[in-house]
Amino acid sequence: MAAARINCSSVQNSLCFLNPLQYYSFNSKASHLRTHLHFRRNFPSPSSRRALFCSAATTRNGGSAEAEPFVLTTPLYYVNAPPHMGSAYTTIAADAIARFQRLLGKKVVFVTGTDEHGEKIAAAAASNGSAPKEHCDVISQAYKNLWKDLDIAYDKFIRTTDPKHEAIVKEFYSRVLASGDIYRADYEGLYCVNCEEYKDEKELLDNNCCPMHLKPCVPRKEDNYFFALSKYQKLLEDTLTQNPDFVKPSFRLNEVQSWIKGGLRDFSISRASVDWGIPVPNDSKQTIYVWFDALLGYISALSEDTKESNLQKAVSSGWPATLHLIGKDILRFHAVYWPAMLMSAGLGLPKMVFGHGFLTKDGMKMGKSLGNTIEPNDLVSKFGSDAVRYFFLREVEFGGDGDYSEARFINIVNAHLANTIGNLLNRTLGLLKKNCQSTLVVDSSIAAVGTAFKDDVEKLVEKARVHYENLSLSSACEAVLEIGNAGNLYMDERAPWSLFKQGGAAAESAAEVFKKHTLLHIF
Ligand SMILES: Nc1ncnc2c1ncn2[C@@H]1O[C@H](COP(=O)(O)OP(=O)(O)OP(=O)(O)O)[C@@H](O)[C@H]1O
Ligand SMILES: [Zn+2]
Repeated sequence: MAAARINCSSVQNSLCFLNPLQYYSFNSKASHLRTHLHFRRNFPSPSSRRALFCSAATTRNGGSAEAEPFVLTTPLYYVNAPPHMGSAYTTIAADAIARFQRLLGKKVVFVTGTDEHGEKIAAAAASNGSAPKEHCDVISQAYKNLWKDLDIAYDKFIRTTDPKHEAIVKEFYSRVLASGDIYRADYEGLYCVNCEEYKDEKELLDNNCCPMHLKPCVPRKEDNYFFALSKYQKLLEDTLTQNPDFVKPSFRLNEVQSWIKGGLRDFSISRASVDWGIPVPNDSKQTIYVWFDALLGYISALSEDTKESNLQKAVSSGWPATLHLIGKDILRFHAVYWPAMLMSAGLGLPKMVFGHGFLTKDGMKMGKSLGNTIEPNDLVSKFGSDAVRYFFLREVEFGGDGDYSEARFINIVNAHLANTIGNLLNRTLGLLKKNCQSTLVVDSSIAAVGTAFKDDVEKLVEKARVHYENLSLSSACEAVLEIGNAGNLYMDERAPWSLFKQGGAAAESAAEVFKKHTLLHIF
């Protein structure tokens, strides 16, 4: 008879939005939360962890959950300033999705990194008296440190100043040139340095201010290399019609389609006035436009760190990506410019671009340029990473905007993590620790026995799975919370603690409560 040994630390496995080691206690007197339990680091085997989600995954992939890697990217964050809660938001969401896909048994390649070239970086470095690369090293490290504090388990961290990236950008540029899609011309327009983008006058506020950065755009005239985006108008239109899942949520697809319908203009992909960038092949007087360079980081991240890295090798290591997770501010670059660039270079398109909303402060996008940011480090050191991860995923409907309030943060985390999930884990694990040497042998034949509680929870697990798959992260959190509520109710009804107290046959039957209904197995 096969038996699975399950120990206390296995219970966290379906809580993809939490890190593996922290559970919360509710402290009604204290104005903050505190982490109070740490469990052993011996996690169950990957196969037992996957058991619950795996059957669905295998069915969908025609029997092979491992077939295709799930390649997931965050934006490569611009190192003009250290990370803030907005940068953390995308990365936390990506980490929860990556964990969920790993639970399904997929090979996941989770890519993040930093975008390090361009005028704004050179200016930021100059203003603090450093050389650009020195500045980038410091800020890039700040991102890595924050990801560590937030328990972000990425697989690849690409810096656009990495030599392998530069080689791949030049090769890509040459391919696009060979396709006849690059030409030289004069350009005159209004430029937002913070967006690193020429703007149409009609999208600007009074005084030619950028609506996102509230700073006036400056007139610029340059002799640049251009990418023939307009050539791809029809192809992009057809691609979006045939693959409506390419842009999510669907209301953003409408936005992208209307941009394209409005007419695509070629865009300049080099800068004569910017030294801090990758030189244009065969023209050392110009550097490659930061966006043309940065988007390629998603591909160069996939290549090994060897001198022989090249575009083809990188592409064969997992391209095209399954999912680009981005904020809506950079949707145009990812859903219009990027696919056209890839088509021009003869490379496959990512399967999906998901543009989530903004964390706002007083209704404005929180951002480095406006300086209206919340410090994730402060939140993590005050409340712990689980609380931060959970709150933002649960509170903001993924895709829409959301405001931060500390009072709401404390209420939500106390009610959901401490009072519901933490309480359930505390009670269950406390009883196990006290009465079962922290270990329970769950017989798989018993685990298969149907009970109303187990059936209910399995339905909720399936609900959570569907929400995770659809990237409805707030609803996934809600489904997991429902499992917590059902578990607490079940414990209240059965009160195994009083049976354990009675000892003898009663205690035996309490142990059966755990075995038969396999709460731990379900988690
Ligand atoms: N307020 C925010 N809400 C949600 N995501 C954000 C927010 N700010 C930044 N991000 C994430 O970071 C990406 C932009 O990265 P970037 O490094 O340009 O940061 P930024 O703070 O928006 O910079 P800036 O303020 O200079 O425009 C967004 O696409 C999104 O993924
Ligand atoms: Zn701007």
